[in-house]
Amino acid sequence: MKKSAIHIESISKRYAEVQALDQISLDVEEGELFGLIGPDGAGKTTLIKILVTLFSAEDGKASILGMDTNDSKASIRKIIGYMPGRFSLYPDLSVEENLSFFARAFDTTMEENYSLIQSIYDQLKPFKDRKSGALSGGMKQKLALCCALIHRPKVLILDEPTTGVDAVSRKEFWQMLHEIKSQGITILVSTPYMDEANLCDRIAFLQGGKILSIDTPSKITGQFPWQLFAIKSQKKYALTEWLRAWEKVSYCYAFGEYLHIAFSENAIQMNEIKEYLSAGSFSDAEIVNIPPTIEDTFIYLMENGNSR
Ligand SMILES: Nc1ncnc2c1ncn2[C@@H]1O[C@H](COP(=O)(O)OP(=O)(O)OP(=O)(O)O)[C@@H](O)[C@H]1O
Repeated sequence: MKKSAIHIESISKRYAEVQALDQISLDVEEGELFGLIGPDGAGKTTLIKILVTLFSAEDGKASILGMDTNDSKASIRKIIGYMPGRFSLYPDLSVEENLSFFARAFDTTMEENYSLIQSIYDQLKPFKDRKSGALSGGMKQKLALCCALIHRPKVLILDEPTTGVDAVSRKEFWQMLHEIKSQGITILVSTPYMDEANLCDRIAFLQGGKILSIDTPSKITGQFPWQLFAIKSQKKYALTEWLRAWEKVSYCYAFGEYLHIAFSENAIQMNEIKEYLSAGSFSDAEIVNIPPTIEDTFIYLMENGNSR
């Protein structure tokens, strides 16, 4: 078995009335790209702040490369790279000044670890004299990533790095994460975007401060227990109501222009579905059998209270 780079054991954290984290346990293996996936308010930022030693947990313990997050704060900060959710750079400093500042703060130089950031920094070079506050969203993320990597951390922890970033920049960002992983750096990344789960080696689904499931994306989707169908009709809203009224339907959610539906009886025949659609005057509806997506599985696990 591979060694744990991040070990989290029964961590809980409460803010007044809110139980932000409730007995969270997980391990991220060395060299892994691990995703913490969950909607807003799931507890991702709270867990990350405990790992990067900004918060303490009330119960439980966590360690990074064997160092306890309560007892070894200074040592942990030297070996992690942290990219917080909010833009964390100095907006009045240029791209280059920000990077040199972070390098100096970690007692290194831009040159020393340049090979690690080169492919990312090459894209920023044309703007190296621009104040970082005046960069586009995607460029700001790239600079923040370079700053988090400049001291060649062993573990990189990123809190929702792609939130609010356009689709092309998101895709590029994930390519960069895969390049960084290939250099042997362990990565923990949080995201509310379910589609990004497929880009991780393993993921943990977080909801309401609890873990719903931890596994590889393909094993996670394997937990969806029913045959799934995608249905499209011009009358999408009326169709949703009609299908939700059918007692055999155990799952019915909108995904773009499609409805994803599943039945409590797995042996349901296509003919029976078509007959029900005709009875509701939805003969125009197109219906196909599809594999479950990560989002389908998340909704299923959330509704069925399958927390670990
Ligand atoms: N300082 C705080 N005081 C009170 N409640 C808080 C505080 N910070 C977070 N919370 C609450 O704790 C829960 C978990 O928040 P957290 O920020 O960790 O979630 P998240 O998954 O990172 O979501 P988001 O992307 O919205 O930050 C939420 O219900 C949030 O409202």
